[in-house]
Amino acid sequence: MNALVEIQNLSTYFKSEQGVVKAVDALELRVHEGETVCIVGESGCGKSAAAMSLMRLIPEAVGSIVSGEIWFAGRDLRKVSKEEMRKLRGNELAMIFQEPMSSLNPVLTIGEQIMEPIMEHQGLSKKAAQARAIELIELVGIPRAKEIAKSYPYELSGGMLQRIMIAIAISCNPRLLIADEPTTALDVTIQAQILDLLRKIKDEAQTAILFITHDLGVVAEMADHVVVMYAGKVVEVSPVVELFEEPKHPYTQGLLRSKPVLNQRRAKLYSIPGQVPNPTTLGESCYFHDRCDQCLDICRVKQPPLRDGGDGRKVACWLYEEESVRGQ
Ligand SMILES: Nc1ncnc2c1ncn2[C@@H]1O[C@H](COP(=O)(O)OP(=O)(O)OP(=O)(O)O)[C@@H](O)[C@H]1O
Repeated sequence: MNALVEIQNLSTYFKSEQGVVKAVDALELRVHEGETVCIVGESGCGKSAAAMSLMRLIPEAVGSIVSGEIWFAGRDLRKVSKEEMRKLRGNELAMIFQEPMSSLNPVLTIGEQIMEPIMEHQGLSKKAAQARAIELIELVGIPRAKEIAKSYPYELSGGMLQRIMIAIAISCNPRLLIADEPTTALDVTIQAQILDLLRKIKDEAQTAILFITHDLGVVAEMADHVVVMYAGKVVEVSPVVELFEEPKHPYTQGLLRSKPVLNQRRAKLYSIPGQVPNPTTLGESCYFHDRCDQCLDICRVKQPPLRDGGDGRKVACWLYEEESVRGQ
């Protein structure tokens, strides 16, 4: 089965005063039609940079994609023109962000903001777009849709604004919806409602979702497949159940141990020792070696390849390489 999204060897670097930041380093990622893939990892590991690269939204002034291919529905997005990319972003690709307030225009009504992309990308008349906007507000579960369409962003709560962002994102029936920490700024009950809404959209419209989060609880609820990132690199790829049942990479194991478990009392919640490495001074070693409790000699000098286990799982860790390969 061909994937809707197929990213190969993608690297995105930022310029900073300290030097070059390898925000995304040889990323591999696949999303099939109608499936939810979660990218998970600590803050700064490159999740957003990966998503922004896929959308071709890395601002030229601060960084760029330096290598790799980004295939979406049979097209290499690195090769399409800016104009074509803009069209794709309104039609087939859509993105929702953590802070809905900063993505909405404070001086336009909610209705106008939903209508704008519909008129531009689908060529609907103003009247038809108005009717569709009201339909979309109802679809994302907001009552009194007509009234809401006339209100301004500051009049709505954070949860309602995120629903509006979702309405805008799905207005053109995208094939891929990228959600970058869409519930982080919301309280837990609203978070659960937004996750329900996204699941409903996925089930009813068969929209593929690339979901970015640092929250393993959200991963467990949303993902079909999980991509674990560490310091710009993919360290593990797995179907969700297998990942939780038997995490392979020591980093994934650490992330899972850091999560509170119901019915299990622990004196102190585990946290992975040490810190994410400085992204401007990454060497040849495994980037996780100095935080890893299973570190081998080779980990200090050579990076492990991301190896396909043939069972739907991939892991980049010397522990899973043959002794003859790791030379020990
Ligand atoms: N505009 C920028 N200029 C320089 N460095 C940047 C820029 N944006 C991101 N970075 C760096 O790129 C790396 C990856 O950042 P990114 O935002 O993709 O991580 P993330 O995993 O999404 O984190 P978070 O969960 O905090 O959003 C980090 O080291 C970050 O400091």
